[in-house]
Amino acid sequence: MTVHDEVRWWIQFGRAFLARPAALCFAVALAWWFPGWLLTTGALVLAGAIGLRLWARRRPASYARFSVALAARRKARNLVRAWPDVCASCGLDREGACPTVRRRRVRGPHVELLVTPLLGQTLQHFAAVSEPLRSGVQASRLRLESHGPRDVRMIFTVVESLRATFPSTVPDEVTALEHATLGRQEDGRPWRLALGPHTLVAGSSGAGKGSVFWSFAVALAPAVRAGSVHLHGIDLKAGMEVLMGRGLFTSVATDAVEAVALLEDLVADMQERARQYAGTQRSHCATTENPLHIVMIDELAALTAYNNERELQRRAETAINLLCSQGRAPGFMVFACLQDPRKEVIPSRGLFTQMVGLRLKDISETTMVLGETAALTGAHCHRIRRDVPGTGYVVPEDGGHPILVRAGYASDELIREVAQTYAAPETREIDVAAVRDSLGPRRRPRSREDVA
Ligand SMILES: Nc1ncnc2c1ncn2[C@@H]1O[C@H](COP(=O)(O)OP(=O)(O)OP(=O)(O)O)[C@@H](O)[C@H]1O
Repeated sequence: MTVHDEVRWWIQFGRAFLARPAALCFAVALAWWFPGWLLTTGALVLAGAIGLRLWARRRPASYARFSVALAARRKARNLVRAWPDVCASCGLDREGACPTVRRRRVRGPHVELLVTPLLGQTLQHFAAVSEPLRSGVQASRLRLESHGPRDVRMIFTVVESLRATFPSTVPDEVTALEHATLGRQEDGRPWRLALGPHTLVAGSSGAGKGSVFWSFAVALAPAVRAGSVHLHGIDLKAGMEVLMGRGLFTSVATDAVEAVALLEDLVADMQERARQYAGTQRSHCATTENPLHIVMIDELAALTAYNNERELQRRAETAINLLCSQGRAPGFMVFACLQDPRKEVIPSRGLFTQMVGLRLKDISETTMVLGETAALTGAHCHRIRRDVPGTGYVVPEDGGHPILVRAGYASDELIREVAQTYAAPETREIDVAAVRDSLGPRRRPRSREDVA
């Protein structure tokens, strides 16, 4: 945390304290009753502030949950107070009566109102004025659902809980390889990405794909060092991104020939393992003898669409399709980042079963990545602001409503340090000879040795 962040935190804390009448009354009461009031009050305020600060530093996730819940409760009270005026300004009132708030519930950064509409009003009446309703109560998002035959449930997001940057973290030990913790959800809980499903991270330039990529690698660092996870990096920008944390990767491909050789090698390994498992085992459990192989691709389109050597493009695509369609059971996973999610750029988009939608250009891109239902039920990737990179939407595994998440920030220093401390125990050379020979001399791209 920089000095600037620190000062800003104390200013915010001071403002929050002064804005709470209960806290002020408490301080005044103490000052009134206790002898030596100045000292006592000062000491208590200081102790409280230090306690909060320590809590925020030591347990940032639980502190974030607490402060979000506190802010949401305050906003919920204001929201209910302002409800009749908001209804009137949105045309939802009639003869002085407005839809009745039957229940108010605060859940993380959301305030949920269960409302009984006036006779003749339906969910559509509320949907038609959802934007004025949202801005009227100063919420950043509003989701509407019908509840029973008549009532409407309104879920307002009243606190922007993911604005502050936080670092990516390495888990203390090798955990069960079911999830990787990449950052936080907007309710303050950890954002866990399932291991197994093939993952596609889509986001415009500067959306923060790098932080999702590295938070994922960093979250697996202890398993990499233990040898139960092998990461294979593909970065056709000459390795600019992946080579920063070279130590974490068992193999790294930085040009198209290497990428195809690596992918085809992994397909062969996958098929060999599937043959071994045939008739005896239907799912994979990662061990050092049989590690989970994860192919991490920095920009998928560079491999499948922007390559001017068609044969390499076709072979890369075939290998990725094979890994995505058959890899899960024998323990092979693809984790790819992508700027442009159109079908002509990534024809096999449907084979990726876990999507992360960061900031995207428009609603059509959001629909391409997360699906129409998610776009209609609150995944607004196209509305994510530029100043919160690493923020995006995911659809939970159980298929519930989309959740806003933010990845931790992995600085260059952190990546280098983690790559050094948790280096993979073995590396694998990529044998490009077969791929180069199969291309023939005319179509063979120049290798680095040729260039030299
Ligand atoms: N989670 C994060 N928290 C804070 N800052 C972040 C986070 N993720 C990324 N950034 C910052 O945002 C900027 C853009 O991030 P990044 O390079 O990862 O985007 P990108 O989607 O990979 O862009 P491109 O596709 O152009 O490479 C960088 O300056 C980075 O430091």
